[in-house]
Amino acid sequence: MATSPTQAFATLRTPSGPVPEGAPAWNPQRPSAMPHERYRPAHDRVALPLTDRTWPSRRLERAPLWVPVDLRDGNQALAEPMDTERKRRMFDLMVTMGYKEIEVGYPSASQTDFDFVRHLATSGAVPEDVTISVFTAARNDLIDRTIASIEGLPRTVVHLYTATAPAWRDVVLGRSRTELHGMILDAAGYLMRRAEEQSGADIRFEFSPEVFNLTEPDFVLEVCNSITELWDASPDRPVIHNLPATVEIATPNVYADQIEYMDRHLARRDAVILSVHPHNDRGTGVACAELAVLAGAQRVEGCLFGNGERTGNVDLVTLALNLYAQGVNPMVDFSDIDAVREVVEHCNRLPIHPRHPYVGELVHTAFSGTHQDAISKGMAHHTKRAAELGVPAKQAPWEVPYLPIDPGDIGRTYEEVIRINSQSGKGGIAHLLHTHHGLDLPKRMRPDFSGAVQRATDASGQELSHKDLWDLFRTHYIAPAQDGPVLLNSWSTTETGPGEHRFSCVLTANGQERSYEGTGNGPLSAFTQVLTSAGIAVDILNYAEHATSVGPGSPAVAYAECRVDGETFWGAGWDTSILAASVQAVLAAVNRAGQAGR
Ligand SMILES: CC(=O)SCCNC(=O)CCNC(=O)[C@H](O)C(C)(C)COP(=O)(O)OP(=O)(O)OC[C@H]1O[C@@H](n2cnc3c(N)ncnc32)[C@H](O)[C@@H]1OP(=O)(O)O
Ligand SMILES: CC(C)C(=O)C(=O)O
Repeated sequence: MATSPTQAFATLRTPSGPVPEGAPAWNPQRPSAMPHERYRPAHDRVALPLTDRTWPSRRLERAPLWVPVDLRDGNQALAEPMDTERKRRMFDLMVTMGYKEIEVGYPSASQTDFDFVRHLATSGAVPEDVTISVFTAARNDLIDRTIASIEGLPRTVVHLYTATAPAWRDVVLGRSRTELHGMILDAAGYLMRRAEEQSGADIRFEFSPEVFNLTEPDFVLEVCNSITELWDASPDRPVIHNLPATVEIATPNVYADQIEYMDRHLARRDAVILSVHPHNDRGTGVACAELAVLAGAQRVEGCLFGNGERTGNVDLVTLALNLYAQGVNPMVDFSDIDAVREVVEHCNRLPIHPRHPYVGELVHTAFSGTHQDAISKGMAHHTKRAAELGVPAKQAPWEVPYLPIDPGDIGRTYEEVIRINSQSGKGGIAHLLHTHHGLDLPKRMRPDFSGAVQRATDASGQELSHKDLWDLFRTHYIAPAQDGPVLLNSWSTTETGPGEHRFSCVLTANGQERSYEGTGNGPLSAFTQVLTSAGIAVDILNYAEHATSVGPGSPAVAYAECRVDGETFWGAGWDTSILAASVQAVLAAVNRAGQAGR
């Protein structure tokens, strides 16, 4: 009996060990399970027009013209296309962010799309420095409807498209190269005439040879150049040729070669705005757009956070912030990226992945110990560097390990940068206690507390918030001073001479309450003498203290590492008096020893 791919996969996933008797053996050579030989390499499908490419040695030094197409290409990929309310919200967002050209719909496709363009024409929603673009297929009835939709709008781009690749010509449109070229020129001419009838309106034109990336370069060039001529493009009235990777089929270098070829060969080059429109089928839409800009593209169409057909259009947010992270002004405002995300999620009714570049809720967060340690040190270094330079931290050059940009620049908080679970280490834990609770744990104490955190997170499998960490710290190191075999019922210290202190107290040890006195060169050494008298041998190995915030009355914290009856324990104390905090810290260490021995 033949094995289905599902069965074969199930076999593959069999846990290590002998294959159960009777189970089919997994055979990686078996052609039917994953018939890769059905697919052809991109190099067999597209003619690569260039061997002396120059794009690899260029650099991205300024932002291209961004054109969001969420309201058209993004919208046509939604299960529930946007209504006017949602379209308007997204349009307003784009205007606020600084986009200057926005594709707003396919007005001949639906009444909703038509109505939205009419809404823009009559509501005064389009600022003077913003141009809207509308999309149409190359059919006269659809062009008529498109022209009707933009009546009264002072500036528009009408975007005409037709697929030009062989499979589309043969299978979808049923036209030869010559026939298709004729059909495109007819539509382009018709569009031009209809536009000329709209007196007073500034209508410019865009042409997209859909599936450019699978079309023969000479054919695209022939079609685009004839349109440039027909529309009589000039430097002050340029035509837009938009060259889509409608379905991404090759590595980004192939697309870049195709774009550089067009950049070099397009006629009236200074009268053409070379635009690209990558999709993301291979997951490399961003790389395609970036390399295409290196190769000569001046304009990029895409969607916010990469919505769009199938795996989406190229993500304009990632593109812009990638430039930003290289020190280039992206020309759009992402200073409150979560507000942008909220609107986009509302309008598209689609969630954004937690790992989405820049915006995902987890992308500025480190759970793992070594990353946290590096971030924590990097942030401290950054603050110090800013102080040395005499500039606010927000202006100091950014070089914090694992954080490509300062999350604060896009409105994200530092709170999310370090989060604690079982993968975390002492650096991150210390960072959170410091940031949120003012504790500066001594270096030698950090592994001890990290062990306690590890046990807690391993046991629960859960994340610990900074508040949980503080609670754990308190229970672990501070509370034992009040809850242990040794209790200090009352105490006082006196300085009896230079470098001489007396510690007097009533102490309960081994269930017996008694008064004690001890002396030493400091209050703590006098206290250890008391403890020795009570039968507890204590050495203070390490001690540290600090205020937890600035100003009078702010609590102090003390940390003490003590050897108690030969074993080492840490304790901590928390009090407005530094002396009280230090006594509690030693007592807590003693009681932790007592608890451990119970
Ligand atoms: C890559 C892209 O994003 S392209 C844009 C895709 N977007 C959309 O399709 C959303 C809006 N579309 C629509 O509302 C409809 O498809 C309409 C109104 C445009 C056309 O609707 P219909 O007339 O019902 O045609 P239908 O949707 O079946 O489209 C197929 C027809 O369009 C033709 N066609 C496809 N592309 C084009 C084009 N660029 N120019 C002219 N005709 C085209 C096909 O050849 C086919 O014609 P046929 O019926 O003679 O074989
Ligand atoms: C026609 C163009 C602009 C397009 O949407 C695509 O190719 O994806």
